[in-house]
Amino acid sequence: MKKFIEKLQFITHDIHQHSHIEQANIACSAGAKWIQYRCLTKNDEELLNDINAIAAICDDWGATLIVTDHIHLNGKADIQGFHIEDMDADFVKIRKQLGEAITIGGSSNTLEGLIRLASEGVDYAGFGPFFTTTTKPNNAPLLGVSGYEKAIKALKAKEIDLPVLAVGGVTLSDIDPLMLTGIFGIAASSAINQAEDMRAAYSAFYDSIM
Ligand SMILES: Cc1ncc(COP(=O)(O)OP(=O)(O)O)c(N)n1
Ligand SMILES: Cc1ncsc1CCOP(=O)(O)O
Ligand SMILES: [Mg+2]
Repeated sequence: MKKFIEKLQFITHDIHQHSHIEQANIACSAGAKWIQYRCLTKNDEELLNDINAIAAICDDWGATLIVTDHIHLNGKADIQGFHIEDMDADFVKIRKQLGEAITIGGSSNTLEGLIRLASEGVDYAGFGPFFTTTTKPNNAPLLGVSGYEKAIKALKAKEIDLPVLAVGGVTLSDIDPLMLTGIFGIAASSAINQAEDMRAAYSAFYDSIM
């Protein structure tokens, strides 16, 4: 089942400036249509409190809510999909568990990983890191613009149709060169939620990508 995937995906994060709920609220009020709730520090009750509040915000604004990992919460709140960060996860098994209607995203640091994700039926892939990021320090080599060019060319040559989003350290000025590589879109967290004016930062990202 082909899913609607948004070109600009906002990822919430544990930061001191704004709670996850505030981040979702500000992003949605600035036009965000895709919120990935990424919280790896709370228990299930706390997660569901956040998720229910964010689901209501997403519902008001017509945004898709994706939760990072925590697939055991499927069915416990109005969640449209899950982004699985475990690159070795068995996505065939996860698809069987979650069903066709749930959007499933995966992450990869390599072209080979993207090919595997596509073969296991994920709906989109975050491919990174583009550049350094403090959101989740990563030892994988930085892809830079050329890393996306090479990967997209290789996927096209193999006729693999997978929405690939650049992720990790993407800032506003990176959007044009990244989109020119043929990627589907951008997933971003810190450049938006750590900006002095989050709403303006989200709008600038949106204007640049569309
Ligand atoms: C859309 C999207 N892409 C990537 C991630 C993070 O995935 P992760 O596996 O943590 O990436 P690495 O830092 O390990 O490269 C995400 N949450 N959402
Ligand atoms: C690469 C990555 N790893 C976990 S979330 C994420 C994306 C957010 O990165 P950034 O905050 O640099 O946009
Ligand atoms: Mg990972």
